[in-house]
Amino acid sequence: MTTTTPNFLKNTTAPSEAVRKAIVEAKELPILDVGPYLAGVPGALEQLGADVRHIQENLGFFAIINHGIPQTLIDESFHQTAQLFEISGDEKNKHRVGYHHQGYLPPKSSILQSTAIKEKIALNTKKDTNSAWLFMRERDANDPKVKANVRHRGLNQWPSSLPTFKSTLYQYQTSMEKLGKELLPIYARALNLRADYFDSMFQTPEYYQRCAYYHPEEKMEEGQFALAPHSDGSFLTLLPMTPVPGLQVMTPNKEWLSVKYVKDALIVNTGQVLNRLSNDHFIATPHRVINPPHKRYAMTFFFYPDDDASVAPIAECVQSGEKAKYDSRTFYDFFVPYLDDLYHYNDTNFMKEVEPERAMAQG
Ligand SMILES: O=C(O)CCC(=O)C(=O)O
Ligand SMILES: [Fe+2]
Repeated sequence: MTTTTPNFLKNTTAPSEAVRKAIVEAKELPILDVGPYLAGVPGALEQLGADVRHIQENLGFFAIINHGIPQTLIDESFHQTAQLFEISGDEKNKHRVGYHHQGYLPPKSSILQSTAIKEKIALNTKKDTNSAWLFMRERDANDPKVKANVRHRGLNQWPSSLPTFKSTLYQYQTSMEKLGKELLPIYARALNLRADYFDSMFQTPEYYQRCAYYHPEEKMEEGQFALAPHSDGSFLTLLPMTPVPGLQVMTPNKEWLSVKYVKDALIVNTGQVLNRLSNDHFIATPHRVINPPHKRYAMTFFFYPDDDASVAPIAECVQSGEKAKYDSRTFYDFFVPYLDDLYHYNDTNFMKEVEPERAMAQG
């Protein structure tokens, strides 16, 4: 006789007072100490689950401390990221993004627009001023998806003139992937699912890492952003704090909360994958980056499930009286249209408008 463990397992712990207060005041991100949980302290998982549930149903953004990623690695990754944007224009342009969203995206070369945000805020029509270098999960030439030229599953373009960038950032990415996996039980318990619920969906999880440089512009157009309002596509996003301000998060009252620096903390938020899985109960919060006062860098780590994992609403998350609000599809079939809806550098008509010379050269 086989017995199966039920997926549903109610978390009866109440959210902590500090989290409730941070959500009511909506002036600063709630801060969660994940150290005791990572050290296996009894009860810590249930408490974090309750706190994350309350945060995800309201603000959708928080900060974690004692997350186990050495600050020296984060500092060195920031240092390398700053170098990345100093390499020659010729080299950067050789690595431009195209069929794969892997490589260099110059400043003011795309408009961040998305259906999800159009419904919540407005359609952005201005070019973002940031430049970025985009990486997906690291693969080698023998990887079947690389061989088959599967979109966004190609080889990363590492800058050859900066060899230390690859070694540092690869370590950064694998450390973030490990932390992402460690945080999964918290989301499971936040959704009243058994702690190991997500394990089978994250066997070879995908990730997307965005190294960005926000140049302080002297003149911004009306309605232009360093990074326009968007919601992430991720299951969860990890973002090391920078003391340079710029990030703003939409509160439940539709005001913009300017994120305050917390030393050695990581910002955590969730995106559309968890929004779908939770049947809209966990929000994918709109956020944006405004023109910074001086040079600003970001190393956003978007953490996703396996390409073939289902991102249909989880049956236990569809509450009584509700219908599943999203269709059943694999993560990969969600991800490619998500990126095409957000970035527009592959849209020829769009390119004609923003970069007529380049569009003409491409024919
Ligand atoms: O630069 C930041 O602080 C946020 C970046 C961001 O929202 C993103 O990369 O999706
Ligand atoms: Fe984001």
